[in-house]
Amino acid sequence: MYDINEWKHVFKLDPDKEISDEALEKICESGTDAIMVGGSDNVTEDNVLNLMSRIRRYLIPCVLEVSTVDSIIPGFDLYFIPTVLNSKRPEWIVELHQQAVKEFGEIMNWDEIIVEGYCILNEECKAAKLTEANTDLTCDDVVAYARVAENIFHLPIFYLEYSGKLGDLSLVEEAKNVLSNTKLFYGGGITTPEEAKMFAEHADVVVVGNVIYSNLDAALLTVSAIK
Ligand SMILES: CC(C)=CCC/C(C)=C/CC/C(C)=C/CC/C(C)=C/CC/C(C)=C/CC/C(C)=C/CC/C(C)=C/COP(=O)(O)OP(=O)(O)O
Ligand SMILES: O=P(O)(O)OC[C@@H](O)CO
Ligand SMILES: [Mg+2]
Repeated sequence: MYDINEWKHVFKLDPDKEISDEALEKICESGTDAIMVGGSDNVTEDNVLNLMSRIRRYLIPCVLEVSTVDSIIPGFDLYFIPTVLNSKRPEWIVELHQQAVKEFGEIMNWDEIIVEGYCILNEECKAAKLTEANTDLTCDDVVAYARVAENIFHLPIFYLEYSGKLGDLSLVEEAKNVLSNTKLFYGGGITTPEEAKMFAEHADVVVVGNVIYSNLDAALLTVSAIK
């Protein structure tokens, strides 16, 4: 299923973290809609290639969420390109993208590329610190970013990112209310099937990451809770 409009659940695997073959098999055969490979620390060509080739043993859509130009490799089904809408620094919104397109523009297959408009809301997470995201936002501010994503930039994805911390459910609901075409991804702090279900009531796609490494059985239960 390579159409993101059909997705409800995604597992995000971090190339910088160890995962056994047995655990990876369970993740890939869990019934999730896709595996996203991404992280914000020590993402290298080597560890991305290693993880991609292991995931490739399974019939599951495999996406690279690009965080550095140096770790882009061929072979993924899709490439998700984050732009951090609430970053205070232009490089994380558009400048690195312009440089990457300058380098890869001629060989890029645009059909494989999907842009994600990130709004990072957990000030403690690495992605927030790295991109100097302005996390001091009201619900109205976030709703306005959702509208910017859909109505100004026509982005396919608006991603509410709480990485490492459970987010504000009412804020997810409010963002969803103003989106029609842009898909709402929610990620952050999901550790139980109940939490997954709650966020899936508002977000189109729920992304589950860290709990894979801390409690695999709980991570696997988030799939059947949603799908
Ligand atoms: C050869 C070949 C196949 C070519 C393909 C062509 C292609 C795909 C070209 C790409 C072109 C392009 C436009 C690239 C963009 C370049 C780039 C570096 C953009 C910046 C991306 C960005 C804003 C990164 C900031 C960090 C971020 C938002 C990362 C997303 C992942 C994320 C949030 C991870 C979670 O992090 P966190 O939980 O905080 O941290 P840990 O889990 O590690 O604790
Ligand atoms: O790792 P967690 O907290 O589950 O968050 C998922 C994902 O949104 C991280 O980019
Ligand atoms: Mg993480």
